[in-house]
Amino acid sequence: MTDNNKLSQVSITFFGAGSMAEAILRGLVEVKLTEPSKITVVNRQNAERLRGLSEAYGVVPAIEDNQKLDALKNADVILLGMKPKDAASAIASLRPLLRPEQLIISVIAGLSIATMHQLLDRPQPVVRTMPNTSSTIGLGATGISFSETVSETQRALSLAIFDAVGMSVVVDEPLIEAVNGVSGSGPAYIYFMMEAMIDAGVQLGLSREAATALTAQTVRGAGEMVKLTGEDPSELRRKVTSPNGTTFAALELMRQFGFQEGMNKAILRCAERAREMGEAIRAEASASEPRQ
Ligand SMILES: NC(=O)C1=CN([C@@H]2O[C@H](COP(=O)(O)OP(=O)(O)OC[C@H]3O[C@@H](n4cnc5c(N)ncnc54)[C@H](O)[C@@H]3O)[C@@H](O)[C@H]2O)C=CC1
Ligand SMILES: O=C(O)[C@@H]1CCC=N1
Repeated sequence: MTDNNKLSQVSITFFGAGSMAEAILRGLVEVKLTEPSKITVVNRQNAERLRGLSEAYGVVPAIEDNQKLDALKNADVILLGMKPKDAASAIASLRPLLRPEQLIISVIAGLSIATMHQLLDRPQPVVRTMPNTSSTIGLGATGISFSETVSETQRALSLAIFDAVGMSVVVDEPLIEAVNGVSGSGPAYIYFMMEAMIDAGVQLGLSREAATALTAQTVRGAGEMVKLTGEDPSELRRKVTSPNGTTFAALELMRQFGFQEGMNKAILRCAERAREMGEAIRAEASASEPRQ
């Protein structure tokens, strides 16, 4: 990697160019911290997808096999963006290509640093992250942890990438599953709640358009209230809830239907599922190791 590690000068290859990769690269391009010509996208097969990303954001598609190899060999940073089930074979395929100083950033749920090192057969600098799709609009929330081999410069670079598309929190690696439970999968919980709010609004007679606009602004406003006032959400909730009023009546029903317990169990299960998926990749890595 170059000495002068400004994000704009760093070449990044997205190895696996699906939804999460698009969220990050779109964010990076739109905040203008990275030249699109410094970003290359690689997929296993889907060339049409790569051409689409190139047309939309100006990034470079690597379609032929030699273009893919060059993109992976020459990048300062390789961002692993494939599904967990495809990770073991994809990472093992990097083994003969990598230079020791190339930085690997993974967004793959459950995949541990130790398994990445096992698959690469060397202690490559590896950053394990858990971002979310709100990176698309610069409002992502990402948990980040580093292997011991990541240099100070590479740490700063990784933080710059994720801070460019939102905010990031550095955590010890075992806590990445907790980040997965809270914010990695979190947008889906909020969308699920919003779907229910919109449907109820429509049931009560609002147009779907009005119900959607009111719901989106309510979620946005509530999030900003927590961030900008610094008040605890429970305190902010109390301020909405007049004694024996309308909110009180609604929250009573939510309690009866086990809302808090349901959310709690769901988030714990999400983190547990990440660990299960990570264990499946580790087992695949061990099974495919050459016998001594
Ligand atoms: N979607 C989300 O909200 C989040 C996803 N993640 C993680 O991001 C990763 C990707 O998820 P999505 O973007 O949703 O999946 P996706 O299915 O949209 O994208 C995966 C991409 O990887 C490509 N791919 C598969 N095998 C490959 C290989 N051997 N070489 C090169 N490319 C290959 C596929 O063609 C596809 O374009 C997953 O591991 C997931 O755990 C992490 C945080 C949030
Ligand atoms: O559902 C998943 O497995 C991925 C990881 C976090 C969000 N989506």
